[in-house]
Amino acid sequence: MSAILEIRNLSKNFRHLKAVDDVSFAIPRGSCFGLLGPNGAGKTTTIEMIEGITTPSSGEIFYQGQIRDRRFLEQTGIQFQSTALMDYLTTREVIGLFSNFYPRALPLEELVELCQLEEFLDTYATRLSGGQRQRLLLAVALINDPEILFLDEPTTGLDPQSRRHFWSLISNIKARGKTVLLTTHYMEEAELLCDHMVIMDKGKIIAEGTPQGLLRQHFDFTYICIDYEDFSCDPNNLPFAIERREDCIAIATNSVEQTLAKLVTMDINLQSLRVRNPSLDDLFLKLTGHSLRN
Ligand SMILES: Nc1ncnc2c1ncn2[C@@H]1O[C@H](COP(=O)(O)OP(=O)(O)OP(=O)(O)O)[C@@H](O)[C@H]1O
Repeated sequence: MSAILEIRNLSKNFRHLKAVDDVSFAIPRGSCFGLLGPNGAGKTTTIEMIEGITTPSSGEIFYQGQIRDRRFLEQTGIQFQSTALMDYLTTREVIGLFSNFYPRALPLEELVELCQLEEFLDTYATRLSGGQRQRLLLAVALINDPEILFLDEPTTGLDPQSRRHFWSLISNIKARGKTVLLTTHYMEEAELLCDHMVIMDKGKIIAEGTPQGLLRQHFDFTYICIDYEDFSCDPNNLPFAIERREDCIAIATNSVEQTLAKLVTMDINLQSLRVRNPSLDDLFLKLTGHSLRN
């Protein structure tokens, strides 16, 4: 698949801080590409340099094989944070206002359907819930029917239901063949939506690939997890390699059956036992020694 956007050796220094440090990646056309990382990893700085909001200290950005030009600005959509909304306008009026800025704008009905805005079209922006505001901001980003859509942590702060709703809208936008660049620190979001991703930490890319490919590349075992309070013995004395997690002891095993059989013979309450595959959170912990969300 050809790259719609290519980033080469992008860096950004804020005085002595290297917020983004020699980052390169290519985004395949029509894909959802994820920039994943904890707070302060450099995701926003990277996306803002690509959008043209922040000037890079060094590096190059190519859109459709050429240095970013006017065409790039015309064919991109950016979901701004909620402060960009005018509180004294209704949803319908906000879309009308922003539509005036473009020579060609998607019809209101299409945006309403795509972002599911029907029920609050005549509601003032101040009265919208967090999830509704995000859907309106998404509609604003889609007004010029962009080829590539930039979403910077679009579901941060939303409740789980609104977050899932927003994911379904992104899936619909992907289904229209659009390219999406998404930053997030939610691994479920990245696993569900992203075809390709880079994981960033401290300004650098530490892993790159498809979510499933990355997991296959780094893990060949399953986790058996048991809550701390269920151990009457010292977990260090278990005949397995263990990982101490925030809420449980995780045992990495290549044979769930054999490990379970062994655990049954030991003085351990198995009431809380869970068996699960490694996740992107586990990958992040493995690569950096710290958790994605701390
Ligand atoms: N304008 C600025 N001046 C100085 N330092 C900045 C500026 N913008 C960002 N930084 C610093 O650069 C680093 C990367 O920040 P950035 O916002 O890109 O990270 P992020 O991965 O998007 O994190 P978050 O999820 O918290 O938004 C952080 O240490 C941040 O404090």
